[in-house]
Amino acid sequence: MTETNAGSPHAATSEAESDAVDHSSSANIEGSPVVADSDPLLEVRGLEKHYPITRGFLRREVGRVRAVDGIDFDIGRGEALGLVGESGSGKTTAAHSILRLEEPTAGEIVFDGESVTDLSGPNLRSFRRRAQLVVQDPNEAFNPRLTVGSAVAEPLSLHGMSDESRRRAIVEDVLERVGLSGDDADRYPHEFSGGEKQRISIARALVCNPDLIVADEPTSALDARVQSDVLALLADIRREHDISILFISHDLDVVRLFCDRVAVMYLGEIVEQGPIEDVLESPAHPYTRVLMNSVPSLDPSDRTFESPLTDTIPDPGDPPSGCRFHTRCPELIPPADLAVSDEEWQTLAAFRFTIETGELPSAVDPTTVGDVDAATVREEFDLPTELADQELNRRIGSAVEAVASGDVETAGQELASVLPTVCEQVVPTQSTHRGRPVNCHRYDPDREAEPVAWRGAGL
Ligand SMILES: Nc1ncnc2c1ncn2[C@@H]1O[C@H](COP(=O)(O)OP(=O)(O)OP(=O)(O)O)[C@@H](O)[C@H]1O
Repeated sequence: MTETNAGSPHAATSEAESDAVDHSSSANIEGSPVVADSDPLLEVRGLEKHYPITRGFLRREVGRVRAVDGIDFDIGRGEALGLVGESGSGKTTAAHSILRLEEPTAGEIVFDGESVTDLSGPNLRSFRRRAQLVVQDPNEAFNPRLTVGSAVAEPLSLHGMSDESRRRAIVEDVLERVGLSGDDADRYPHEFSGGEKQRISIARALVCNPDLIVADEPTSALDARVQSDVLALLADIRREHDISILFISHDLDVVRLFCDRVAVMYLGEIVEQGPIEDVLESPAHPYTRVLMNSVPSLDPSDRTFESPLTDTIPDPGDPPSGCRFHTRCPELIPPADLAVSDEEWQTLAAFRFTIETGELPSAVDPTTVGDVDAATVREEFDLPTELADQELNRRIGSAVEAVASGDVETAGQELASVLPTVCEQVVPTQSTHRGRPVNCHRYDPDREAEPVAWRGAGL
């Protein structure tokens, strides 16, 4: 990357221009980013974004996709916060709602001490200048008919800079700062590789001297070598200009390299957040451990975490009751009076929630294989042949028979009544684990549930 614009040629002439071009004003070239928890740049409180599900000619609302369902977090000045979660957890919707690219359903967004929730007109434009988005696929970010220079200059024009030669000087400067050449301004997007196009996206975000960049999976469309170049560029820019970054990713490994803190999202909610090293060293929420399990390189002490009970992610239009992760949670809390081992409980719970998804493994799906017998069902789900509790044994047996006969609904009802869990009945309130907020019944002092999988793992 080239040197920064210390001594940049930009000298503002109007208020709008001053806002747009004073690239050196917040630079912190030597220092590392300062996290100012007491005076965050961005505060997000109770943010919700629901999409109506409509039916019929009159488009009557019959439900809502709860894409973001009441999330809270702060980003300090110069801080990078990672927002992680599987596909569909609501990360992009959260980002767009924060930037007011989509109207939030509820909640408050405070930026640099001012609420932006109700901003409009020039005030909204000013906020958008200070908070920029870099999207995942740089191919989608550019009009193929516009030169790179015009694309990068667009935000300057939008924010009131009319002097063409000044715009050109700024564009050339910012292109050099992202490792390209000033002459690249005259070329077209298709002349650049994916990594270069992402640099141009970053240049366009930088041109208005933002305080916050929301980077939505900025490297996941790029090949591995280019990914690390683009990450290094973002890290340099952040350090040199003390820019805060909301870094969205499904990849905890990338977040570890880049972020100070992380918030973990599942089905529209944040289940855990904290300093990145603490969360990775001692992940509190079972969902965080499941995510870590999918990234072997993240586990410095070779701990192995468990897999989810099922891979089926529930529909955010009909999220599970209680804790939303309960249908997949390998740490599901058993009823106090159930006389089974930890291992038996997990197997039974996996059986129950796989049946509830309605997606039977093909080996026991009568529509695929015809006749199925009870032994095949037990084998497929690794079910114990004999449980100590006779009544439990009988009822599991009848659920197995129901599955074998293709009556998944009856099997599901039987399993739900014999294998209840507090996790499906009660929404967990926020607890604290090692000073970090976490939403899981395991940490509720009233329940005194012992963690299972990570027991003895020193977490
Ligand atoms: N305009 C929309 N109308 C209805 N549902 C939507 C809309 N946009 C997103 N959703 C739904 O909201 C949920 C969250 O989507 P979102 O794209 O925010 O998740 P994500 O975590 O960013 O996923 P990905 O990593 O795949 O981008 C998904 O179930 C998605 O289908």
